[in-house]
Amino acid sequence: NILEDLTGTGTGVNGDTKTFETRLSGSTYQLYDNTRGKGIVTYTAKNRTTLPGSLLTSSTNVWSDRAGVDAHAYAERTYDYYLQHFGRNSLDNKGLQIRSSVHYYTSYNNAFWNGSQIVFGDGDGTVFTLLSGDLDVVGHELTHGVTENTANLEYYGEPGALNESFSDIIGNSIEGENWLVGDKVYTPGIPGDALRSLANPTLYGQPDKYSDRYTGTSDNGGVHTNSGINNKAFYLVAQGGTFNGVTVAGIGREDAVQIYYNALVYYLTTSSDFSAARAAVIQSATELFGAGSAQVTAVTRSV
Ligand SMILES: CCC(=O)Oc1c(C)cccc1C(=O)O
Ligand SMILES: [Ca+2]
Ligand SMILES: [Zn+2]
Repeated sequence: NILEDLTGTGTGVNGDTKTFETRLSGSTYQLYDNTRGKGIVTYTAKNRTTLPGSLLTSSTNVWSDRAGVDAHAYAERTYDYYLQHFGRNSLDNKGLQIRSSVHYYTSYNNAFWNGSQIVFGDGDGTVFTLLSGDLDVVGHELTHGVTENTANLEYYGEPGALNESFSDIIGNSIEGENWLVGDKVYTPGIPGDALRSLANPTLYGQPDKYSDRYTGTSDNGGVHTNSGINNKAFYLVAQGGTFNGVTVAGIGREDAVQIYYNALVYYLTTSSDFSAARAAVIQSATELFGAGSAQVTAVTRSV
């Protein structure tokens, strides 16, 4: 059969039209982008739990599976961001094929990285709509794959909260629009809210300082709770502000995310805790921008 790269068109979860790379195999178009790394491939789990499910195909290259359209297009956007901003070629820096499955199970209010691929539920329509409909969610999930190939932060306790936080930080930076996480798919009936806020984690029940950390055992020792602590620190480095009597002159998203990415890839390891993360970002800022720089000052004040 003839395999050629083509441009498909489709409607996303929020009704927006977008284009993306597809592949023609014989007379069938596939959600298979062969132009990035070893490919970006998108499947449907058809509301079952068998993964990856079936490759999404079309006879016309006009696509109506809104969850599949956004999972595919946002995986492309995430791949491009990692390459352009960090020179990283996919999750393993060796072009690893990115696989996504949508329509996982029924009314499933979750999205996850399963160690090999990313997976999106449809949501129940109240808590979440189709979860691939937000670029920062797709970026969050794919960043779990980057973390596994770099620091490999254990998904428990403080390392787990850092694992979660780096996914929020980089996912939010890929979207680069606001300081909210999941806002485009969370509670479709309620405008303006979000799953989490980097600017004010306490809005959604997260601590914003280490002294308020959760020390229980639920949610793997609070990985989705204590991530707010590192998220707030990143926000202060990027945007600046006065917090706990300390005033930080922000350095902007780009320098901030470069520092945090560098820390994730070169300094953090499986058991790194918040103390290690502080040292890692200070070291990264110093390495990237020099001792005494505005960037080092902002980081030193924020963490
Ligand atoms: C921002 C994406 C996100 O947090 O996805 C999850 C959801 C919606 C439920 C449970 C776990 C996760 C996750 O990826 O950590
Ligand atoms: Ca957002
Ligand atoms: Zn996560």
